[in-house]
Amino acid sequence: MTARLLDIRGLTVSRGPGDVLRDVDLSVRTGELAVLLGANGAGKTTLLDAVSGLVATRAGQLRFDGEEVSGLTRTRRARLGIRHVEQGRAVFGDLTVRENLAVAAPAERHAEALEPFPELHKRMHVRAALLSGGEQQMLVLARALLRPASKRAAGTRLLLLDELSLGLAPIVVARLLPIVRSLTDQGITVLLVEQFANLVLPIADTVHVLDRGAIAFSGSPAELEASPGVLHKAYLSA
Ligand SMILES: Nc1ncnc2c1ncn2[C@@H]1O[C@H](COP(=O)(O)OP(=O)(O)OP(=O)(O)O)[C@@H](O)[C@H]1O
Repeated sequence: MTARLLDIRGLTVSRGPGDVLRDVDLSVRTGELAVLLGANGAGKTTLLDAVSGLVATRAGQLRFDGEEVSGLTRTRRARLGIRHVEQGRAVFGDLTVRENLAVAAPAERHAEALEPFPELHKRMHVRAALLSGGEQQMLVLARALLRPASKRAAGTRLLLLDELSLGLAPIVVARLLPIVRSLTDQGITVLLVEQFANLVLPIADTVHVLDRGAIAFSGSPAELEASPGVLHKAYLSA
């Protein structure tokens, strides 16, 4: 295992006519919680999409545990342990919590994935549409932690999380974030995209700021706080 689980060099991604990401360097160390901040449209979602294989890269390198993955399909990357929770809490509303998990993996694998979410244990037979927003987000996270049925597939090693806070009350987000933080204790590396810095800086090991498709800052939360101009510029120039 390499110290840099994810190592991105010179990444350029185009969507439509222009480059959405330009020459991005970003690395995430094994076992850390890294946060990616930036204004609306800065390219945060696109960066996660490029890592998981939802969007093709135009130039640059994407190494996962030392292996170049930019030429691999999304399925192959998932098998290596890259899991992507996209924006917007997609659950099967008509299915129960248990059935939502069963769609992704057999029942004997559910207990391990549910461990960080005691609230869900009591709701296994409830239809997902009837869960609160926070509980739905927990279900989506539990699904991302399920060990796949295929013996060749790795468990979750890198979890890409896109704006968990979207549409949730701050008090619900405050309940979710420590759970996300605790995943790193299980050896899961997390790259978390967020628009609101104040929510996530307290739990981050490292912070990256995207400003119109380019990295404007990489460092610790304390270093970012010591340079308030970075966020100001990234959010105001958008
Ligand atoms: N499928 C697409 N086709 C064309 N352009 C796209 C597509 N998806 C995103 N874009 C454009 O790429 C740019 C970056 O979008 P992206 O969603 O990556 O930013 P973001 O930082 O995640 O913003 P948000 O916080 O609003 O989700 C935007 O200008 C957006 O309009």
